[in-house]
Amino acid sequence: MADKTIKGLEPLAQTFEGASQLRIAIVHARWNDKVIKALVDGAIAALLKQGVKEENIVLKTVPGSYELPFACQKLIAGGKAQAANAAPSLLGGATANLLSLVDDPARTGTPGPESSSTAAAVREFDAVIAVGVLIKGSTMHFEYICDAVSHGLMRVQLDTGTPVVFGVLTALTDDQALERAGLGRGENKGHNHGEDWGNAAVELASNAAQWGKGAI
Ligand SMILES: Nc1c(NC[C@H](O)[C@H](O)[C@H](O)CO)[nH]c(=O)[nH]c1=O
Ligand SMILES: CC(=O)[C@@H](O)COP(=O)(O)O
Repeated sequence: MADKTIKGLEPLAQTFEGASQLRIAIVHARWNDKVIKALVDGAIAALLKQGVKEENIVLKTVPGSYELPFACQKLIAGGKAQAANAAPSLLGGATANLLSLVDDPARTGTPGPESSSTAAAVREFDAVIAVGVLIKGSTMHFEYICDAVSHGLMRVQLDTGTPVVFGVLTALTDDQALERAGLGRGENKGHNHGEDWGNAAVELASNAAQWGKGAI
């Protein structure tokens, strides 16, 4: 029988050797929080599975998706500033271990990424995952935010040279959103796209580091 669909992402067989050195930020909106939480947990699980260290995952929140591009831009700039301030000669370079300077007190229940008491790598972010859940309402608000956020996040990654993963669901119904977080209410729970975003962050961060220095 023919496959029901040809859609889907072909997973890479390869693992990324340098994953344990990567520093990844996840910035998530708090609108539609049930779905957000599942997506963020999925992204974190994938990062850990790829070998990213818990203490090198930074979690931040913003109110809504509209705030994501601005927050990503500021975090990327802040990460570069932290790395530059980490006095390379005394502390062993931009990957020196120092007490982490950032944390996310708003979030609980996720397996311990970066608290202020763990030693985390102070280096610029290798990738940022922007997570939001937009669900169509009755006005044009949805269309404006979807358009602004998608273009904004693309601009941030091209302007900064740091990969920004588009972890934003643009759903027409609650069920569409739930199914894309593995929380479907029907027989099919759906697939948690957060996992794909974690994997995309590691792939992009690893390849960008290599390609950027001419190792192609
Ligand atoms: N309706 C949704 C929003 N709306 C809020 C905006 O993103 C923004 O925070 C506000 O306009 C202030 O600038 N955000 C979502 O992430 N998801 C929604 O469904
Ligand atoms: C995504 C939105 O902007 C949204 O859910 C707003 O709903 P409404 O258009 O009914 O105000």
